[in-house]
Amino acid sequence: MILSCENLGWQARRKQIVQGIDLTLRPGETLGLIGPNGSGKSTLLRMLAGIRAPSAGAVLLNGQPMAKLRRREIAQNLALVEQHAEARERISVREAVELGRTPWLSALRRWSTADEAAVRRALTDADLIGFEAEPLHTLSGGERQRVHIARALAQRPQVLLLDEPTNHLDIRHQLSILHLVRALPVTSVIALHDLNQALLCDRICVLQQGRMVACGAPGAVLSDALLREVFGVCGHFLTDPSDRHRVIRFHTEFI
Ligand SMILES: Nc1ncnc2c1ncn2[C@@H]1O[C@H](COP(=O)(O)OP(=O)(O)OP(=O)(O)O)[C@@H](O)[C@H]1O
Repeated sequence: MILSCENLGWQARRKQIVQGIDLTLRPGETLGLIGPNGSGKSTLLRMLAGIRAPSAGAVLLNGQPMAKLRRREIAQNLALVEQHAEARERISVREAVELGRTPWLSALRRWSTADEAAVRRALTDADLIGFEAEPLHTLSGGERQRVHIARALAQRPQVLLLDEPTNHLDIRHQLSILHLVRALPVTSVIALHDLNQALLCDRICVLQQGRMVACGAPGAVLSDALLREVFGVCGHFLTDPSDRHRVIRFHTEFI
C-alpha cells in the first residue's frame, strides 16, 4: 500500500495554509511530521486521510486518486487518529474500539473471531485491558487518547496517520505508543512536537508556513541551522553514553 501526494495544497479564505507538498511514503516507514504551531501539520494529515479535500494537487492511494475511492475502501487501508479527538458518544471503551472494525463488516460479513481478535489485540497494545467496560466519557484525557489509538489499531490499516498521538499521555505511555507504532508492520505518519521523539523516526518532514522545507533522515534534517530558522531555538546535540543515541537540549538564546 503506497500513499503519496503531488503538489498538494489547501487554502482557506484566500490564505494558503499548505502548498506544493510532494511526498511518497516508503512502505513500512515511520515518518515524523514536525513544524511550529500553525505550520499545517494537521491540515496535511487530514488531506492525506481523505477527509479534507485539497484545493490543489491530489492524494494517491496505490496510485489511485483518493477523491475517486469510496470511504469504506479508504478506511480498509488507512486510519487517522486526530488531535483532541472528542468522546461525545455514551459508549464503553470496548464498544469504541469495536467501531474500528466497521469498515470490514457488511450484511454478508458479520462479526467474526477475526474481529474479536483484532479488538483484543488493539486493547492489549494500547494498555486498555481492564478498561473495557468503562464509559468512554468518564476516562482521563490520556486514557481516551489511548482508546482512539486502539480504535485505529483495530481497523488493521496498512497506513496509520497520527496527529500528536502522545498529547496527554504520561511518559510511560508516550514511549510505549511510539515504540508500538514503530514496531507495527504498517506505514505511519506521526505529527510530533517533541523533536527528541522525532529523532527516533525513519524520516522526518519539516513544515514551515505550509511548505515542506526539509525531508530526510532525522540526523541530517535536524541541524543547528534548521532548529534556528524553523523553530527559533538553539539546540545542542548530545550523545547518551549508554547507547550512543543523540539527544537535543534546547535553548532559546542563540549561544
Ligand atoms: N478551517 C480553517 N479555516 C481557516 N484557517 C484554518 C482552518 N483550519 C486551519 N486553519 C489555519 O491553518 C493553519 C495551520 O493549521 P494546522 O492545524 O494545520 O497547523 P498545525 O501545524 O497542525 O498546528 P499545531 O502544531 O498548533 O497543532 C493555522 O494558522 C490555522 O489557523
